[in-house]
Amino acid sequence: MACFLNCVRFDVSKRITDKPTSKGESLTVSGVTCYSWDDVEALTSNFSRLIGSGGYSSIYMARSSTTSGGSDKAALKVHVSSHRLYKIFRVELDILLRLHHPNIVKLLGYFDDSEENGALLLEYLPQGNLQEKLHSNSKQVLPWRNRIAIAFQLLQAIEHIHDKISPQIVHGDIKSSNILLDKNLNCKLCDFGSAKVGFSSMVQPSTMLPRSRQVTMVGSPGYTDPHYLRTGIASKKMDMYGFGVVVLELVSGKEAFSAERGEMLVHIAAPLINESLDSSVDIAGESVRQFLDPRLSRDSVDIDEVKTMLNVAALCISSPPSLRPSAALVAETLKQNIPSLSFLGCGKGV
Ligand SMILES: Nc1ncnc2c1ncn2[C@@H]1O[C@H](COP(=O)(O)OP(=O)(O)OP(=O)(O)O)[C@@H](O)[C@H]1O
Repeated sequence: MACFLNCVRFDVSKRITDKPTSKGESLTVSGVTCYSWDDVEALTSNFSRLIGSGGYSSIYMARSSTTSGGSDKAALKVHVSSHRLYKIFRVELDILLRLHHPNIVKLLGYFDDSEENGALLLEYLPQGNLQEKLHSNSKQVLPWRNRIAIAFQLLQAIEHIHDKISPQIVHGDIKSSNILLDKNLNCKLCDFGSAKVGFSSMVQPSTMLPRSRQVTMVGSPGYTDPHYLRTGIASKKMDMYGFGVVVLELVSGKEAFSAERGEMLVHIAAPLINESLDSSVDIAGESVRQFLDPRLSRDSVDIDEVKTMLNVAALCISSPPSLRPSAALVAETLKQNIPSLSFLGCGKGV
């Protein structure tokens, strides 16, 4: 979910005392199980291991089932207990119940008290999120081939929600911390709490509301489409803007927004983006090399592949949104210009 919200951690034990739930029998429909709160406690061994936290939730290590045989790892996302945030939980639950795609995080079960408390049991992604992978000080550098595979798989997930299901879904918060990685570094898009379903996605961003009605959520710094902030129109092209920023992160290894320097990656990349959009010039190899993540060994990177990635990022970030390409078109462009994608098992589609 968009992250200008203050990071909220909450006291699980207090919440349980406040809202006791009766022991219920779990019900499984289409492989997704509805759990009681007692089950949730058992699945997480009483919330013993926190593995992540976001703007409105905490994520705990869990088991995939309460039965003794179900010992696969899972992740339990517990939403902050609040009537307002319960709606965000319902949006995410309703959407995940409909989504089945190899590059979208899989819902295994949920808890829902129908008032203000909810939790999602998700497949566990052991390599964490892309933001940590790219920007932590770890000596393990994400190889170039995995970066292009992740970009391509993210496109597959976006194309699925935009064009392959009905009603369509706009994710609304594409960013590197919402991209989880499995043990083979495959991409799994998560966090559908900001998503909009169908064509009813014309919403007013909070900055445009009268002060009395403002909430603190106005988008994730560095990723939010300026057109959305200006007009309040959320569309598929807003997701393509977020995708473009993620590609710039993959190429440069820089954060979308540096709080330290107060600097946005789209601004650092602006000269390259303009060069790329100028159809009369090919981006200069030297500027590309300067922008490229210095931790990547130059021998492992094909500079033409980097140019292709920068070209698609430029098209996705350029305004107006009507000129931005669809996820399907960008995927096709990557397939045509980066033949190694097929060796990574990425070119076949799903
Ligand atoms: N299924 C999972 N497996 C492993 N880690 C996970 C999983 N789901 C979430 N996480 C971790 O928890 C973090 C927060 O998750 P998520 O983005 O869903 O929460 P959120 O409250 O919606 O966050 P925000 O609104 O700030 O984006 C992720 O970036 C990731 O590090």
